Amino acid sequence: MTQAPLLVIAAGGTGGHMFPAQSLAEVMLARGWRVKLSTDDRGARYTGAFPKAVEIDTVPSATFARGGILAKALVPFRIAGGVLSALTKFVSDKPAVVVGFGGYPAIPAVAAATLLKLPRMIHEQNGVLGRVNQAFAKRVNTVACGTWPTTLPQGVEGYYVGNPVRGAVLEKHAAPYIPPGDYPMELLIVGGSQGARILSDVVPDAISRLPEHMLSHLRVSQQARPEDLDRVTEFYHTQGIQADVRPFFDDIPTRMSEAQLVISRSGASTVADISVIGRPSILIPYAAAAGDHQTANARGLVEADAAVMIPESQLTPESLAEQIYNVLAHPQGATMMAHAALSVSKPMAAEELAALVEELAFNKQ
Ligand SMILES: CC(=O)N[C@H]1[C@@H](OP(=O)(O)OP(=O)(O)OC[C@H]2O[C@@H](n3ccc(=O)[nH]c3=O)[C@H](O)[C@@H]2O)O[C@H](CO)[C@@H](O)[C@@H]1O
Repeated sequence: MTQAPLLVIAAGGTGGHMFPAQSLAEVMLARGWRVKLSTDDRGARYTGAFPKAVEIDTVPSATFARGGILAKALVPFRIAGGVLSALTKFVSDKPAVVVGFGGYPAIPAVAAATLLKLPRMIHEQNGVLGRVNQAFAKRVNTVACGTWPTTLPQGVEGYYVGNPVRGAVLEKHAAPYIPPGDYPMELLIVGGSQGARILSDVVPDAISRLPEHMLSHLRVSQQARPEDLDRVTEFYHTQGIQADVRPFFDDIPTRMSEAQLVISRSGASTVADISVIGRPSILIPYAAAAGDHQTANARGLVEADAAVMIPESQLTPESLAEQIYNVLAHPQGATMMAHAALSVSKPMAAEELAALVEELAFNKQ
């Protein structure tokens, strides 16, 4: 009996990097493939939600972005060790395709696939290539993009597949939108997988400036970093605003589908979730993101008139209150924003990515 082909997914890091990798793993298993995840020690801690059928290969990797002088001096040796370890594994495993999702934990597997000339591709979630994907873009067979347009090196052609979202998000694809009105309204505030302090600083104050008739109908779900939890909860309480404040919501797809408006960072997965579910949003890109990629991520929704973008430099309680009011006071406009978000969504991203993987495995070898 011939064995099912093996896909090696090289990824690491937190939610934004791991969710798309996880979606691809789920789809490839459903298509009868075997799947291994190649990551480093740190990445291995975030693999809890991966299907149990995915074997985890831990290989050493390292980054120059963290650690002291000694740790930095050891980076090339750790990476070389990781590449050697991935090479050894690949010689016996013979993967049909290797897909890198960016980030330094992806380096050993993608480098080993390059050295062995295995069919290989990268998927970039953001509108600007990350450093690791930048280094490999010209050395892989295919560059798949989660955001469009994505700035690519000269001569490199990208395939726009979108960012795969979790199954729970897909279940809420195009969930009917109830426009804002004189009944309970939900406001969802998310700051990416780690939360964002600036949203705790500005959003509660902005909401408290809305007119009383609007406030009395509002229910807020706000993600706040653990250290901000008490002050945000306390603020809403003293203002008499109904609010559920937590460091992480496990039921974002449900909350987002019930929201009249989402206020958020523009991390790649959050933007994909908002588009696939189809909700109006106010996006505040993380200004310090590498290459300003969160501004690039927000562009698709903003240009489709599905979202309003407020740069951090212009974010004040007053400017935000005005934008929140504009959406909640105009049900028709809000509904158009929700539809516009859907119009730029890529609900089949994982399937499109899977199709590229199979094309590489079966047509180009
Ligand atoms: C601060 C930072 O550098 N963030 C980067 C990180 O994203 P980061 O992981 O911060 O954020 P993303 O928006 O990409 O993903 C967050 C995911 O977590 C979910 N969620 C969030 C909050 C919550 O309470 N519950 C929950 O389930 C969101 O719905 C989303 O699906 O990697 C992304 C992909 O390279 C980049 O685009 C981001 O710029």
